[in-house]
Order: sequence, then C-alpha cells, then structure tokens
Amino acid sequence: MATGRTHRPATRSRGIPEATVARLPLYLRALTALSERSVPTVSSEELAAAAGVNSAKLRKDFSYLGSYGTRGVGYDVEYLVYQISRELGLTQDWPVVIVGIGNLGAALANYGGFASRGFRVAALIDADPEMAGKQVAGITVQHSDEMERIISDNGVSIGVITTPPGVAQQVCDRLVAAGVTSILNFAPTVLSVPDGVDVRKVDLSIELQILAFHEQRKAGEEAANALPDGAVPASVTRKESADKGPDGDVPAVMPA
Ligand SMILES: NC(=O)c1ccc[n+]([C@@H]2O[C@H](COP(=O)([O-])OP(=O)(O)OC[C@H]3O[C@@H](n4cnc5c(N)ncnc54)[C@H](O)[C@@H]3O)[C@@H](O)[C@H]2O)c1
Repeated sequence: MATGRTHRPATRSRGIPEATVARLPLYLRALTALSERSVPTVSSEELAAAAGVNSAKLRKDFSYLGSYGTRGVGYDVEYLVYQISRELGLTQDWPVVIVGIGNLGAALANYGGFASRGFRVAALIDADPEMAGKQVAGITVQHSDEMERIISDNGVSIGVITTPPGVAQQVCDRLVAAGVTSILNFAPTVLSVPDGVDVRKVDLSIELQILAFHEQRKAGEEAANALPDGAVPASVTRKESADKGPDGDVPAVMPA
C-alpha cells in the first residue's frame, strides 16, 4: 500500500533492483500463507497467481536471490520464506517509534501484525502533554521532548510519522538528526531528507482517488456500450473533459 518512493538508486547494493525488492513482501505474504497450511512446495505459476504477479517476473526476481526451484517440483516454501525474510532484513528485530498518537498512531500501535513480521513498537511519542504517560496498546506514551533520548536508548532506525501535516517535516528532521534512517510517513506532505534516509509514504486518499478515476472510467464505458454504435454519451464526455488536467490527457488526481 505504500505509494511513496525511496530516495535511493534503482538498484540496491547487492544488485537486486528496487522493483524486485518491492515485490518481495508480496511473495513473502503468499508463501507465509502456504507455510501456515503446511504446503511443502509451490510452482512459480501458483505462487505468481497467489502474489498477483506475472510468473516470468517472479522467476526473474527469484534468480536475484539465487533461487531457481526444481523442475517438476517447484520451489521449497520454507526455504523461500527464509531466503526472502533474510533478504528483507526480517530475520532481525526492528524497533520502531510512532510519532503522533492520535487516531491513526493509536490504531497502528494496536495493530498486532507488525510484531509478527519483526517490527517491534519500541516507543510511542506525542507532543501533547495530556497524552504523555497514557497507555496505548500497553505502551506508555512519552513526550516528544524526550525523542532524541528514546531513539538512542532503543537503537531505533525506523520512524513512523502520524502527526498533522504542518509539523511532519519538523518531526522528520528531529528523527533524522537523532539517528533514524528510514521513515514511513502517513502525513499528507512531501518530506525532504538527506541522502541515506529512505522515506515511504502511505496515502489512502490518493489510492481512493485513483479508484474513483477507474470507477468513473468504467461507468463511462458501460454508458458507451449501452448506446447504439457511433453515438457519444454527452454527459460522460462532459464529465471526463472537466476532470482532465492541464495536459488534457491525464486525470487531475490531486495529492491529499
Ligand atoms: N496516510 C493515510 O492514509 C492517512 C489516513 C488517515 C490520516 N492520515 C494522516 O495522519 C495524520 C494523523 O491523523 P489523525 O487522525 O491520527 O490525527 P490526530 O489529530 O488524531 O492525531 C495527531 C497526533 O499528533 C500529535 N502531534 C501534533 N504535533 C506533534 C508533534 N510536533 N510531535 C509529536 N506529536 C504531535 C497530536 O498531539 C495528536 O495526538 C494526519 O496527518 C492525517 O492527515 C493519513
């Protein structure tokens, strides 16, 4: 769901392209489901379908891991889970801090899925003195005055920003100065970071706007199909042209 990009070259240090890295979590999710059902091996076609990826792309991706499968048998599920987890750095514990413990920050803190994937919520930080000392998801919220000490004490390298957008850059700057080198940003703002810091942005409203665009297009196609050959649906034409950007050929999907 992350829609952002990382501030890194397209190829990682060990020669794995960024696009392959982005697909590894999809394979891992599908493989984990197979592992939970005690399925021992899987063909590239089955795994590609489960991960929603083209099977030729999957084979190419796995070749970067040095995993080629066995003809007629497929890939060993457990070994691939291990290989991908190792490649993604998930075989080690990653302490994470969440900054901004409002609706979203508290919901993320309460989400059990992070810990099972190797991400431990080490601290919750908020600027509101009323929030400091409160328990959220069994963790005591700490005041943002303590941010630098908390990051250093817990060896945190990943920070999650769920503050209002107006303060997100300032929070990001403090996180980076304190030693955080990866940021997951939920605030609808573009963050500037120095080289060596990765930022991923999650924005559900942009995802919804893209879906709205596709819904509108499908509705237009249905209306066109319902008309006799050659006729143009006037209302749809008007709506589409009104929603196009300045170039005329791109939808005006505005950032949140
Ligand atoms: N990415 C998405 O899909 C998505 C979805 C929902 C909300 N959001 C965004 O997430 C953010 C949080 O939304 P919310 O509904 O939880 O808001 P909220 O107002 O409930 O919570 C924000 C929290 O941040 C704290 N805060 C403010 N300034 C701070 C600072 N300088 N340092 C530390 N904490 C600070 C506030 O005290 C508050 O507890 C907003 O930017 C919102 O736009 C994103």
